[in-house]
Amino acid sequence: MERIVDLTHEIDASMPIYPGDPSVEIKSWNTHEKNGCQISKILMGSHTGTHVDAPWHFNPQGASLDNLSLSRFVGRGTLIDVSNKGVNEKIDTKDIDTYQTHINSGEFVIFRTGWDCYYREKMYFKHPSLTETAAKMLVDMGVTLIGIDTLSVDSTMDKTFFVHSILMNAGILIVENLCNLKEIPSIHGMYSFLPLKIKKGDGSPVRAIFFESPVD
Ligand SMILES: Nc1ccccc1C(=O)C[C@H](N)C(=O)O
Repeated sequence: MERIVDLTHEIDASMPIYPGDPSVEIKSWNTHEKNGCQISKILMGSHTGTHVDAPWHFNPQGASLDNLSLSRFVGRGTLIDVSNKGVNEKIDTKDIDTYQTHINSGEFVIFRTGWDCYYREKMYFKHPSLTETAAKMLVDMGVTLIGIDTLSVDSTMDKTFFVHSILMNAGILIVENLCNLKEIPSIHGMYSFLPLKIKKGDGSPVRAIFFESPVD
């Protein structure tokens, strides 16, 4: 049996919100007492919590979620440990260099900063982020999805979106607000980030998971 590692933050009303996005509201619509069954009304932005960005998020010509094959969200990836990075620090090409032999064209790259430990603190917004040259390097390597355990691949302090644009112009998917990456036992392995099938979707919450293969 394969063990599944859950890389997803819980969805609730107190989760961190990207500046300017709607806050999360979860209300009972029907209740057991009044209606004989429980139904909730959920209001949240499409880029809140553990979620995937479709290229259409920043690229007007980019694909929306309903136009992407499911095979784009499930696949093998390389986990890059950048947990040495501090406040607002940059993840650059030299951080990727040492993993070159593991990274294959057509696969995913996942960055572990360890910033998920600040999820409910102000510090969460001062996260490490990629440089434009690192983003271009990943494009050149033929990577198809970038994951990270921070609020964004770009700096949230700078309010620029160069990394988003570089990746999305190359059709690369982005998964943000991952967690628990320290539980992943191998540099290379199988991930799944399936989104909801939202018509013209620019992004969607995902249940992010890693499949741990048995040793024997
Ligand atoms: N909500 C936004 C509003 C304006 C500009 C960017 C965002 C983002 O969501 C960026 C985020 N890091 C993302 O790609 O999902």
